[in-house]
Amino acid sequence: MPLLRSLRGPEDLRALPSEALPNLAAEIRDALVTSVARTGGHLGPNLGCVELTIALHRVFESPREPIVFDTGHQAYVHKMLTGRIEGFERLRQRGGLSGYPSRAESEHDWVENSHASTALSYADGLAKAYAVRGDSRPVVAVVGDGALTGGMAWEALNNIAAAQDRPVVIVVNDNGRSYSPTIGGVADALATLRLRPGYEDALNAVRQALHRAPVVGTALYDALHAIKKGLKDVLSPQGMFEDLGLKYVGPVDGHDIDMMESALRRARSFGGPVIVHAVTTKGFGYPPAETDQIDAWHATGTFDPDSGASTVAARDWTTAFSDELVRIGAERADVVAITAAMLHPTGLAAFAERFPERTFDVGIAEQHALTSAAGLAMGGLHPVVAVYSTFLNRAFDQLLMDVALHRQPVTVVLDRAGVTGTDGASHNGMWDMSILSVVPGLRLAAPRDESTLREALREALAVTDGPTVVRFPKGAPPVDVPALERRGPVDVLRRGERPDVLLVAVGSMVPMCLAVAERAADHGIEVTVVDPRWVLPIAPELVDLAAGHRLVVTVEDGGRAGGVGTTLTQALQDRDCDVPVRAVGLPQRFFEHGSRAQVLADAGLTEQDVARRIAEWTAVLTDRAEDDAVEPVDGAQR
Ligand SMILES: Cc1ncc(C[n+]2csc(CCOP(=O)(O)OP(=O)(O)O)c2C)c(N)n1
Ligand SMILES: CC(=O)[C@@H](O)[C@H](O)COP(=O)(O)O
Ligand SMILES: [Mg+2]
Repeated sequence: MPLLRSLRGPEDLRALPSEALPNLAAEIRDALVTSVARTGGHLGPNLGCVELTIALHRVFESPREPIVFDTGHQAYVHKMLTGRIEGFERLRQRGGLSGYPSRAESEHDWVENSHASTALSYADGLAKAYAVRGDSRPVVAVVGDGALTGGMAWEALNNIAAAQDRPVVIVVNDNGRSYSPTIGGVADALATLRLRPGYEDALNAVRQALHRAPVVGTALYDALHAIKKGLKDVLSPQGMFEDLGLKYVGPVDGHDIDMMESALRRARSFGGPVIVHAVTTKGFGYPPAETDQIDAWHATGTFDPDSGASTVAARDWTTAFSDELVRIGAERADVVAITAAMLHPTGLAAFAERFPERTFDVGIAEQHALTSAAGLAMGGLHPVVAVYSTFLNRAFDQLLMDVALHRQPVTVVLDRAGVTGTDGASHNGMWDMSILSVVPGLRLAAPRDESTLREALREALAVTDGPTVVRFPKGAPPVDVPALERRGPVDVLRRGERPDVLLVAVGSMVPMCLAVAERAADHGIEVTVVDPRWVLPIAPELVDLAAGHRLVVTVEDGGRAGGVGTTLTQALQDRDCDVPVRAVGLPQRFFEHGSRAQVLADAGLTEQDVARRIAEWTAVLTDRAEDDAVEPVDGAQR
């Protein structure tokens, strides 16, 4: 990749002659395939953005003129062109490049949050800031057609369109897909614009005729100008963007660098809010991705670059959920499924194939997913909304006020609950148990294995008077962990010989906690391990068990603040029980990207750490008890 490696930054790119650009694009494409094959990552989206990103950095002067990427998963090319090609060896790995823009990595990077549909709001804010400071520099936002189905994007467009003097260049990267094909009116409107013969092509043809023609008399010039105006009226329809008051440039072939540069320069010249509608293909230039019908290799694990064969294990928590939901769907006609543009990643594809009329893809619109689910429930059905845990944050108010306030039977299935790791801070599913602990009437289950997942899902779907939530992590479930006995919803997994410690293991933490108990026993500390299964609300049986021990330790793959440790402590207080509780969970901070194991280690959620802390706590309590047992020499009251 001699050409790519020669570029120290965008200024070197801008110095390249345009005839060198196709070779550069080819080098970038090769670099994407070879490096992502080794590390995994968002290959499809980035293959679709090669030419678009080259054109962007030739027309706009980053970092002085901000380029904000929506969701940020498609910013690998941007990183390669801003001096970080060497970092791709360790993409998404601890100490290596983030898979998303990173302010710590580069001044060219602005937004780190991987949650979709935010770029236009950032751009609106940046443009307002520059206007207040009397600065006329343009702001660029790159937003996918999928991200445009998110409500925030339209809130921002409404504001951006309000100021015709603020230069915001919105590049719509329209590849017709989120993961699966993008749905709804927005997608249809884009398709209408996309399917029109290329106004830009025709316009360019006229322009080139004007340029090539010898010095022309006014008659010929006027005639050609009339053709150009006519083309605009015919080929550049008054679309949804222009209805909003935004100028529209496009559709443009997003894989033609010259066309993209020309369109971007035109957009820049307007000096106000403008859409550049780039038409691209996800996975472009790498046939295994480009031809993939499921998701064009949106997010891939490691693979063989020559054959495209994946090297990642298949069976995981998501598959276990998917299989059980199909079985339930066959038994209950009232069960329907909702996805927010993630049919396959959240395990709803099999249900959709079996029950297409009972499956709804709402686009990247989690807020709408929850409130429309409340509507479905009011209509007599029982919806299952499957989302990644971190994306539920966006729909908290809808869950609280539209579902729970109305006591509607909606089941939310949270995949990627707990630490995910490689997708960085904004992808860890670490807030759900904390934020949901304040929702009145909500029940939340954290199964420990496939059989308790199946059980929890059926128990959730049997609830008719409020929201239920079932959470599980990314990756493969452990071998089923049998219970010695069940007390109410609580499974006793191991009994200590003495009531020294009650270890409350939440969901995926069960295997680690059982190992901790064995380690503690080797040091003379007796530990009873229980799995509450349903962590909200706290079961009275769990309070009974806690009250019967000298120390209670909770371990959860979720935020410590407001987590199970907190809610159990409050339940004990309500019972006037002062058994000491020590909560082990994720501290209140954002975690640098790395493997799940690395981030769990960062948080002290390892067998060694938990065992050590239990030993420390029991030692302190033992000392205190001994102190209390000793009669004061001077008879003084303590
Ligand atoms: C709020 C939110 N929901 C879901 C996701 C998961 N997600 C990541 S990228 C993506 C699809 C984005 O589609 P688009 O904006 O068209 O970009 P493309 O990948 O096609 O370039 C989704 C749904 C997310 N990042 N944020
Ligand atoms: C960018 C985004 O939000 C998703 O594409 C995410 O990166 C996929 O994560 P998984 O690999 O866990 O499905
Ligand atoms: Mg898209």
